[in-house]
Amino acid sequence: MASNSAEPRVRIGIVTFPGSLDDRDAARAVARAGAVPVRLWHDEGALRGVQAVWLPGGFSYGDYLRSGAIARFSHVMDSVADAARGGMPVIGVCNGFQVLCESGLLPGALTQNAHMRYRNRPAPLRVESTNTAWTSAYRQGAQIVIPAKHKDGRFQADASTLEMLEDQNRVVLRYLDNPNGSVHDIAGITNAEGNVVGMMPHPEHAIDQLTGPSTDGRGILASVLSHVHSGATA
Ligand SMILES: NC(=O)CC[C@H](N)C(=O)O
Repeated sequence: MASNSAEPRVRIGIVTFPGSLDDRDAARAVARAGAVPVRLWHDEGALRGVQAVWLPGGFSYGDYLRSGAIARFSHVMDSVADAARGGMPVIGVCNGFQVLCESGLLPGALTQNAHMRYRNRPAPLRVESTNTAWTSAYRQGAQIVIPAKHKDGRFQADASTLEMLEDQNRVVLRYLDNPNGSVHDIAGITNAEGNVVGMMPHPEHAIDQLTGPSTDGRGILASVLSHVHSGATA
């Protein structure tokens, strides 16, 4: 839903960790969607009045120990976790997804790609659930293309967690051409409430017809703007 000029524009926080890479593109995507990107620094606790949070891709803390394992201890993550538990929409893209899993805000883990190489290419996906703050603008079952670029994108979880994710319709995006060996072709999942979503592909790199490969990433921001405008996070 386009933002109504009578309403204040939605403020979306974008966290920068040391080693974040895609924070600038995320901010650009947020601005292009008509919202206000609010840059949040990793060692600040204040969320500065944002109504949603985007944890961007990259190599936080150099991916030392494990991707996302150090970022989860940053000051900002205490505030993000509190906000997420209070219902605020939070999305983690790629390294951000890794941070969400390491934080325990999402179940499972992202491990090294099965082929053990970094891979960067457009990923065909199916939208499995539109029942989240970040995917409601898509059509259930829609096939979309969003770039994926990572070395640690292989989603894994134990059998009972996988069963729970499937039973509760919490697999949000599935690869049509699994690029990394993720179990059940999982490219994105949500928490039980649907406000926290993690996804390996990068919607902020699929908003511009000129650069391609699609504009399918725009639906992520359209969804969260509609969610915030509907007052669902009040
Ligand atoms: N593009 C990214 O966010 C990379 C994420 C992560 N550090 C990996 O290589 O798996």
